[in-house]
Amino acid sequence: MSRHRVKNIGYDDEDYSDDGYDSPDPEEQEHLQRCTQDVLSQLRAGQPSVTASKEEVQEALWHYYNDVEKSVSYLRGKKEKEIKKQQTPAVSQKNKAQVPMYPAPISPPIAHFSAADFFRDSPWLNIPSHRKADILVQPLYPRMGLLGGAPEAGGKVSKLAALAAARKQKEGNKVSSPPEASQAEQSEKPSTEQKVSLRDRLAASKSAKPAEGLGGLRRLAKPVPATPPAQKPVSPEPVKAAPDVASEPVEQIEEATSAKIEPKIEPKLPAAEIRASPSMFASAIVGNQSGPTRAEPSHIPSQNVDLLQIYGQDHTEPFDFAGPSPDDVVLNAQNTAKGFKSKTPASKTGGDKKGQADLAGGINNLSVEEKVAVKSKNLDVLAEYNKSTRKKSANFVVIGHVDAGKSTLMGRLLADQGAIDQRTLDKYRKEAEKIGKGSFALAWVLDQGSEERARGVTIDIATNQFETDTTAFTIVDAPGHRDFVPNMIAGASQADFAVLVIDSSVGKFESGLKGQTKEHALLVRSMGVQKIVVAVNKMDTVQWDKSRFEEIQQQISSFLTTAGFQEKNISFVPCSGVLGDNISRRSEDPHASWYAGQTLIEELETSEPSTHALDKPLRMTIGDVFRGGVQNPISISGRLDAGSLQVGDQILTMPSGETALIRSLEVDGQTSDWAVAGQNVVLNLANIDPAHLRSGDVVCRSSSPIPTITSFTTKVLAFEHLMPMLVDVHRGRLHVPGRISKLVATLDKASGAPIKKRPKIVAPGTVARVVVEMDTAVPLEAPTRIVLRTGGSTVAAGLLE
Ligand SMILES: Nc1nc2c(ncn2[C@@H]2O[C@H](COP(=O)(O)OP(=O)(O)OP(=O)(O)O)[C@@H](O)[C@H]2O)c(=O)[nH]1
Repeated sequence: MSRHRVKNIGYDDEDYSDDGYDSPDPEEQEHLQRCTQDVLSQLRAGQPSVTASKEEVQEALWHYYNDVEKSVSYLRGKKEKEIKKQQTPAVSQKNKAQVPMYPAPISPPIAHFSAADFFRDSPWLNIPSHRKADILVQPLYPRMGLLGGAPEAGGKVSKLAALAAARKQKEGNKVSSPPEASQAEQSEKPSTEQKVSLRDRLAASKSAKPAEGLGGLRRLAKPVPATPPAQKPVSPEPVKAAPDVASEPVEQIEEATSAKIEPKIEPKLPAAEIRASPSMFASAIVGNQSGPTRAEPSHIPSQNVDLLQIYGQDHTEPFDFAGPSPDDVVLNAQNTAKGFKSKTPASKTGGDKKGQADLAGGINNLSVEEKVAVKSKNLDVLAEYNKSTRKKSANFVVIGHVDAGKSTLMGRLLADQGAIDQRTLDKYRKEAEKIGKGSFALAWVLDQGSEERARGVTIDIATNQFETDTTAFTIVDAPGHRDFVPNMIAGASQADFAVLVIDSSVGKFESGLKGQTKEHALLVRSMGVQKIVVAVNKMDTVQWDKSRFEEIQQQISSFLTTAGFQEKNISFVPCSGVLGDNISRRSEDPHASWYAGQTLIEELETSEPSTHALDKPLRMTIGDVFRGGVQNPISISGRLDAGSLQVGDQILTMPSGETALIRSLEVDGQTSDWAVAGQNVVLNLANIDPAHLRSGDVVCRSSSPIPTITSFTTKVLAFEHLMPMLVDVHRGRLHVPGRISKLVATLDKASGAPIKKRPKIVAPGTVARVVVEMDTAVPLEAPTRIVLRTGGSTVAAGLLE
């Protein structure tokens, strides 16, 4: 910003009067004379025809603060313009005023490029005129106010604009009859004609760029004197134009201002007239349609350009909604071609209600997707299973208190068994170290979710497979945190046996006993798990202290037997997940030499999977629903609880009651033609909308569907006091809100005989028969194991009767 220019914010008339300026001193006078000579000689030297009067030169010098170069270029430009104007006939003011603002009547600066000519030989442009589209372009109305706010007429003009308008008017009056202006001044000031011309140019540029930038607005917001007073002496701080317009001739700024604030002198045009000319692209694509109301813009030769024709409102034919839509016409034609009788006549229905009903019926009958047909091999699945050499498959759930080391232990197991390669393991280690959780690298093999990794806890159940020589194992890693017990229940419902991980380090074992260790063990037993392997983990933290191991063994064993596990089904392994000791190999630590039992993997291999009801009706609880690729758009995964299935089978999903076709399936990650109870499967489905599939739903067959019920009687073991109360009913992945509506009786634990009928309350540790009602119908049947929870804790678990 020039230090000479001071932005005036008062905008008083005195600011523009001459009175405030001091007379130039002799030194300044002399400097002015020198500059004047310089400018004159430079003007003559450049172009002899371009001459300017001394007054003009001094005027320019005043404006440009005696900058000779700027003054020369300004004057040269100005003179050249004047010469040009003299050569072209002047437009009378009257005619000029009638020139519409939109479209701008600017002669093209360069030869017009005819896009239509360019594309003329393109066949798609040779469209018969009756097929061409009518496109109505919304007119761009001029915005007259500051910030684009004030409308063309009658609108509110901002205070600043009104003030500028008043001042402009005043200045304009001065210009038209200057009492004391010299002839030179007169010639210097732009005529009204020039003003109109410039205003038109401004309007034209505005039409081309309707949304003016902030710069433009700022410029308009700053008042400037109407004309620079001629012969004005050079002043050190003239209160003049705003700094950002310093290099522009003042007259242009003035006219920009006047164009903005004097909207009334713009001719009023009908809406249809105020339209932008079509873009070249539009011209080329849409083609020309000579409209009756509008001539083609003069700068585009009509004979060789297809022009977008803009019609007025009155020429736009409204779409007749009473008649069939273009889509209807096409659909009808297609149906007729296929031999179907059209329900919607191609002729106008005239809003006929019957026609509409027919159309609705037609839409209902429309099938978006074609039905997929998959041929079944009609295999005898049980015979196939019996003769197959497939390894036995076993699921085990990993349970234990939070941070007992479950994920680390399983990560180690997977790494040792080659289910995860060293490279991936190294990657996890690096990533874990980066966020300062290096010790969790092995746990990350199972904890894949970003939140799980960030929090260092397991949230959802994770399944991983690995194989030994005899068995294909699926690990179900259940979360240890109490907030995620429902997920743990879901995990336990898929398990043949359980691995209970105990943190043997001092204090941790004790706190674990009070925490989820007992609850988890009780839950898995309630879910029907009979065999349990106890991994006494983190033995490295207690230097493989044998007495510590025996202490833990004794306490856990007595608890598990009271929870319903038989002693022969309980085994203990002292181990270290982090070091891999006694997991897949024996510990080489001399302190651990006292242990001569089996490693964890050996214990797992000797655990026989529970027997499954292969010959019972098909039942599979959906674990996950996921969208696959183009080949298999919808898939579900889960464990087959009972029965068998094969590719091409029709299945029924409950409670939706929708059927689906098995187009292909995978067993333990491998493509197969069939699957039996006890196997983990992925079914790729067809002919069903994924909206009908949810985790917790049950897959069965239409011939033997699972009933959907809203209430049931169950024999439960109470973990907390039971009374008529609200509960959540959990069965695997499924959990629904419900309530204990009736306490039928308390039962003898051994015989199951009723002890007390209609008790008011059931104490913890008591077996009781209760009636549960649910808010929604759920697919459940006896003998299903269910868990009742309330307020985030498990209150009972039992068997549906
Ligand atoms: N010293 C030692 N630390 C271990 C051992 N096993 C696991 N840890 C550490 O214990 C912490 C918790 O391990 P995780 O495997 O995440 O525990 P978790 O039981 O899976 O935890 P949740 O999934 O949240 O229930 C980590 O820092 C492990 O490095 C072990 O054998 N020895």
